[in-house]
Amino acid sequence: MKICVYGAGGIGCYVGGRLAASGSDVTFVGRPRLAAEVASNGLRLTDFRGAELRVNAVRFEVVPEAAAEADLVLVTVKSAGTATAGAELAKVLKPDAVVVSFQNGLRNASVLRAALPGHRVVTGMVPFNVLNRGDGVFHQGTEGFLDVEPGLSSYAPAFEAAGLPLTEHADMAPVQWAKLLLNLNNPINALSDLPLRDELSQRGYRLCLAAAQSEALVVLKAAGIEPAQLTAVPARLMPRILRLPDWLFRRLAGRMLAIDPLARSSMWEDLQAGRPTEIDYLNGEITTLGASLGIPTPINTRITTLIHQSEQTPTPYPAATLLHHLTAPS
Ligand SMILES: NC(=O)C1=CN([C@@H]2O[C@H](COP(=O)(O)OP(=O)(O)OC[C@H]3O[C@@H](n4cnc5c(N)ncnc54)[C@H](OP(=O)(O)O)[C@@H]3O)[C@@H](O)[C@H]2O)C=CC1
Ligand SMILES: CC(C)(CO)C(=O)C(=O)O
Repeated sequence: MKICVYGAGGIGCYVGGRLAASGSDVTFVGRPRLAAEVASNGLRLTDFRGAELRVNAVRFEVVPEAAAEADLVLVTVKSAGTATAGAELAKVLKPDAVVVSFQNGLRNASVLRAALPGHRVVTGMVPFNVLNRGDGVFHQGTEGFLDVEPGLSSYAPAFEAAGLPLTEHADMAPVQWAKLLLNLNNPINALSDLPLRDELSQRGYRLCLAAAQSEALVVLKAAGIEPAQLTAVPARLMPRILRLPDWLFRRLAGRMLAIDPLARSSMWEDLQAGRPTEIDYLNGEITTLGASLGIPTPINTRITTLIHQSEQTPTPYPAATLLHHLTAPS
């Protein structure tokens, strides 16, 4: 069984690296800069529990043709790159290759299905954080396992052996919406320019997130969407918990702060690298759904605008300033 990671960056190198470390035959397809880094250093995979794995002989390629032999393709490009990745894969994949989208956002699997008619495309979700620390080091900063649609049972033992068991969901939409609600913190974390733990320790940033989530929950309710429960606190109660004063938040929701001190959102990494972010695929979904229902979404719209500004000129926002930007009357 041959596995290809298509779009090998943070998630791809970590998930694919763990599969390779446990004996799976993995080919990585990514960019030349990372290919050179991995050629010099191999992959070193660390996690918040202190575990460390090394993969020395890494097959890291930079052309789509390297996916031609794959039985299973894990797509881990950012959302803006999905259509291109799908078009590239369409030219090279074996007819029976199965494709999994391990991406945030709601529409990536559909984009891949449109590009790859005839292939089984499975929606997946990665709940944990991975930080690219440079020199081939990828660090898992938070806990969680992989969620997928049914259809990968023949590959389940490989993921199990890698310590990344697959949890199946007949309907991934509630899981994806719940993840999107959590991802509303990505831009707030990116704008704070702080590690997740430091950001979420400050009530001012939590108030920003609570405002974005409350607005999103109104839209979801009007649309009849019930998000899955991915955390100890159900999604609908999260804004109330986030608004607690710091001392009470630490006491009642200390588990939310059990985050590796290094962990940051993938959107922070994009801003740092000068790449376009996934903001339109995260907060933008709330704005689009709200507009379709006639529900205004000023908080998520303002966050989207601030991130687009930061894509041009990265600007860190102290908590009080960010809260003011989001909630001041227009
Ligand atoms: N990082 C995290 O902690 C988490 C991320 N996610 C989600 O997982 C997905 C992947 O995120 P992440 O791993 O952080 O992203 P990265 O940007 O780290 O990795 C994606 C890599 O794929 C490369 N790439 C893009 N298009 C192609 C292509 N056509 N061929 C080859 N390589 C390509 C990118 O290069 P280039 O930049 O040049 O385009 C980049 O190096 C996103 O949807 C993200 O939201 C989910 C959970 C946690
Ligand atoms: C894991 C989480 C929620 C936060 O890091 C994420 O999905 C991301 O960074 O994109």
